[in-house]
Amino acid sequence: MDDDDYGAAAPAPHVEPIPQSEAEDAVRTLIRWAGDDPDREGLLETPARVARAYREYFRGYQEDPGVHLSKTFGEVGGYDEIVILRDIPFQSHCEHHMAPIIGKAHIAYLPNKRVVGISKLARVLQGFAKRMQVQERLTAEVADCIQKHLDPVGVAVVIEATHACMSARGVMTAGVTMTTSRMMGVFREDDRSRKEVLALMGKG
Ligand SMILES: Nc1nc2c(ncn2[C@@H]2O[C@H](COP(=O)(O)OP(=O)(O)OP(=O)(O)O)[C@@H](O)[C@H]2O)c(=O)[nH]1
Ligand SMILES: [Zn+2]
Repeated sequence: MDDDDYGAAAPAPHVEPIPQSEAEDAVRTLIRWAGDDPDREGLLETPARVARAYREYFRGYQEDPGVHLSKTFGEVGGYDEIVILRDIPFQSHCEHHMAPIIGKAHIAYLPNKRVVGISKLARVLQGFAKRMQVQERLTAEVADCIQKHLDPVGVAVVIEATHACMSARGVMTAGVTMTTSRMMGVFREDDRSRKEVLALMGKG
């Protein structure tokens, strides 16, 4: 895998109209494969529950996160400093093991005359998080989406997360935090602006 694979945009969401019964059959197969009996009482409803849970985990495929940034506000009294949301919690799933990625994101931008409702930044994050991800691409997608829709002077996204595929399986190493960042515009080009935004994020 070369470096670009992590930074590249994910393919356009493509939700195939697969009936839930097919997903439930797949879960039944997994249960049998794991060594248990999907027909025993305690597991009877499990395939339907798992299918519903997957719909939740991956609901980001059903939306275009950019739509949340279509409404902006211009009457902000000439405000021209950094806007930052710190410690936004999120849950995602790694695309390698479909194991949970649990973390928090810090999202900042320097507005270009117009601002967006702050909840919308969290909605953009959730829209991309509720897909199969690698943390690098999640970080890049959130930043790119804000850049594309708001055309701000700068965007900075920092994500800190733990990966259950490292803690609950495989290398079995708990307590590790992965940090990724994407700086665009003035935060990429100007050292002082970059330092300022990182300080505001508590990372300076
Ligand atoms: N860079 C990056 N790696 C990730 C992320 N999520 C999971 N991984 C890693 O993806 C890698 C997949 O490696 P593979 O060797 O193909 O899979 P594996 O045999 O299950 O690897 P192990 O986890 O080492 O057992 C592992 O090293 C994971 O830790 C992520 O968001 N970013
Ligand atoms: Zn993984």
